[in-house]
Amino acid sequence: MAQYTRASGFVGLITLQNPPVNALSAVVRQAIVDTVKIALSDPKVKSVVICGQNGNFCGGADIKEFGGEMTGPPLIPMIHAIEAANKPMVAAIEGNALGGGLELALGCHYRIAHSKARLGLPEVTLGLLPAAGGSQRLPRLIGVPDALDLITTGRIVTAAEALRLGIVDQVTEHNTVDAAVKFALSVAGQPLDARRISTFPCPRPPDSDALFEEAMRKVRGSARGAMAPVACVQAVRAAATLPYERGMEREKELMATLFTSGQARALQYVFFAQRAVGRWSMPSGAGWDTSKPRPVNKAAVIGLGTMGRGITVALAQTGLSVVAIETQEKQLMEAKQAVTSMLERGAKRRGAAPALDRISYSRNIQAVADVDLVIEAVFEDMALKLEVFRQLSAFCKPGTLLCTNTSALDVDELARGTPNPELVVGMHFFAPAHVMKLLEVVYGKRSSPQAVATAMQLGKKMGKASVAVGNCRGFVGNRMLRLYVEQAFFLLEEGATPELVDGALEEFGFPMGVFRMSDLSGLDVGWRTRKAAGQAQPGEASGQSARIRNGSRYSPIGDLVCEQGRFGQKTGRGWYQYDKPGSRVARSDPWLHSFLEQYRARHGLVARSIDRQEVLERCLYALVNEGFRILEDGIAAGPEDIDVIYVFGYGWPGHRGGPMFYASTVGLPKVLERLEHYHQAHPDVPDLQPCGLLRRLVASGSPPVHRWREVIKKLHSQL
Ligand SMILES: CCCCCCCC/C=C\C/C=C/C(=O)SCCNC(=O)CCNC(=O)[C@H](O)C(C)(C)COP(=O)(O)OP(=O)(O)OC[C@H]1O[C@@H](n2cnc3c(N)ncnc32)[C@H](O)[C@@H]1OP(=O)(O)O
Repeated sequence: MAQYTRASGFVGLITLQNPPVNALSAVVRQAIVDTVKIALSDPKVKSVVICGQNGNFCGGADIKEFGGEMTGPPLIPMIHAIEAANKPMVAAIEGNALGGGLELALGCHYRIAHSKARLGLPEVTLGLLPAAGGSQRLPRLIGVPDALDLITTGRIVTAAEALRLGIVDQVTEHNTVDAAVKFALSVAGQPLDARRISTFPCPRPPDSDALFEEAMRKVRGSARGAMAPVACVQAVRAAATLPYERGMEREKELMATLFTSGQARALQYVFFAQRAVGRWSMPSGAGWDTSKPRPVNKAAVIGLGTMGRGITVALAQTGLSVVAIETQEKQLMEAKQAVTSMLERGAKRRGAAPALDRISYSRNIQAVADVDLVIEAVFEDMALKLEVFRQLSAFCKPGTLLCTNTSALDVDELARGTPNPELVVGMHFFAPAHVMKLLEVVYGKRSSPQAVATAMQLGKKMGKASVAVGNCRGFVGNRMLRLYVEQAFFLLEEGATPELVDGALEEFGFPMGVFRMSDLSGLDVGWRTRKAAGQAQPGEASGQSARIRNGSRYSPIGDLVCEQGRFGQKTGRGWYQYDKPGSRVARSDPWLHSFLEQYRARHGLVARSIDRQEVLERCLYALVNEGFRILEDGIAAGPEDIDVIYVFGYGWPGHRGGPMFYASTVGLPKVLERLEHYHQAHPDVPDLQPCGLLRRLVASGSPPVHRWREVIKKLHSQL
């Protein structure tokens, strides 16, 4: 709702009240319409201030309403009535003015913001556009180039930037409502014609056609099939080329297409999934609501390779004191230089001072003595990690949390090597750790809920999408990825090329297909893991046994490519060829194609024609099937956990909502039928056998994704 009061005798004060973010629900919209009418009809009121309760102006339209029937007064006429008012309307912006919240403020005649306020039109991140006039008013107010930037990216700006861009009229360090009331009194009775943004001509840059072409080229390149960024450019172009009313019609038309698209539903699901993963739980029932995190003021990072350096930067940027430890002098010096330049670059981007003085460097592990939390990021070798954990247990003060950044090793085995296994958790960062948004917090059998709560809270402070998951080989992300990569290898054996497989996956929306990605991250990483697991064997064995491990189909193709010294971009050769080592432009490689032909001939494999549909089904459904197994095993608590991991850590396109959401949109019966089909065709690939949970969900009528937890709970209670 919205509360109406009078301030300083002559100012009508409308306070939006819908905690926590004052979203514009039907009830709030009705209350705004009603209170504006009261204020405008009260002869004593000379001007009006609109503000939000609890230091938060407005987080925009109520996203929860988008899935259902829209009731209550629509936003557009509500904002038009505010703009048309014959008394000055002033928005007092504290906290967030986002989406419909900023559009409401743009309908006002003046905007006063607190210095800590954040403003933006992030609708594009929800698969929408600012369709309450935002796409038409913002370019008229601040010009086309800046409006295009904000609307197509959803970038949120500070009050200082908003002032510079001309979005707000004044910024205050003091009480914003008081400042707005004072301001409202000062402009009472002044003419308002020049304050109604919808009447402004849209400033049109001389080269506007080229500008829009370039903007379109840019969004199409990065949108990877997402419709909203493209529609945003079209809407701003309408603002620049059409009269306001016709621009509004275009905005409405574009919004109608987006609103009913599956993409908007998927992105809004991701928005809520990101929040749902914060309400984590462990199989014991302990969780976010029952576990209090320990304070962490000082942390240590052990091992300053690529991961350790990124983690050090991420921790320091969060405001923690960090001790960065590396035993080798040369590596320590190199790491110090690299960390310093990463911090300087980051600070320059944010316009802040680099957090260099928060970091101390040491070669001595005893420097961990006074830290609250350690993140170990040494080489992926169990014996080495066990030794590090033994030393940490000896030198850390009691209660220090011991975290490992392993991406593959057993967290329980590490915990068993310490006297306090309850203090051990995995914190699996993704490279580069100061950039990538995902963090898997891995709890072992003995990890205490408090340890998990502490790691989760630290992840949140670092701005990571942090997901609590159980301990198993590969945790959630890499466990699922193995099957996706494996199918891609099998497809090569059966007749596909890296270009075909990557093309299909990139058309689906991944930034890179499996082979281009593998070239970027280095083929040797997977090879090392397969060698350690005894799968990759040196030299090529002949006959069928070369392609069987433990009774299941295995493709040694990746191992053979590695044996040629082809490790991807860094060696200038991998699944593709590059101009030189380190170069990034992948070119088709005739060597690889003839290698595949010879390989097939040696193994008696006859290449068949494979289409993009099969590539997608084999790779994606194998991955999804493993996702169901992970839910069945209780390694992830719900589909949202898996989807957040894939969207934020593995390049799964957000407009497809994550693998589990995607499966629900394809239809679980279809996913089941296709898995059965492929399993029948490839009986030597047991991973393609549909998982019991998938069968059970289909048998129970394929409930929507938000109801899967009920089925999973029932399943677990029966075990
Ligand atoms: C056929 C055509 C039909 C056309 C119909 C057209 C109608 C629409 C017309 C105009 C377009 C306008 C569109 C919009 O405004 S879309 C919304 C744009 N706003 C946003 O994207 C902001 C989303 N929110 C945030 O980014 C953050 O929540 C925050 C920065 C505001 C606050 O962050 P933080 O303090 O970290 O809190 P949380 O994120 O954890 O959120 C707390 C709580 O609040 C819920 N919530 C937040 N924003 C909204 C919202 N806009 N609507 C509903 N609920 C919201 C959030 O989900 C959390 O709750 P929880 O999930 O239960 O934990």
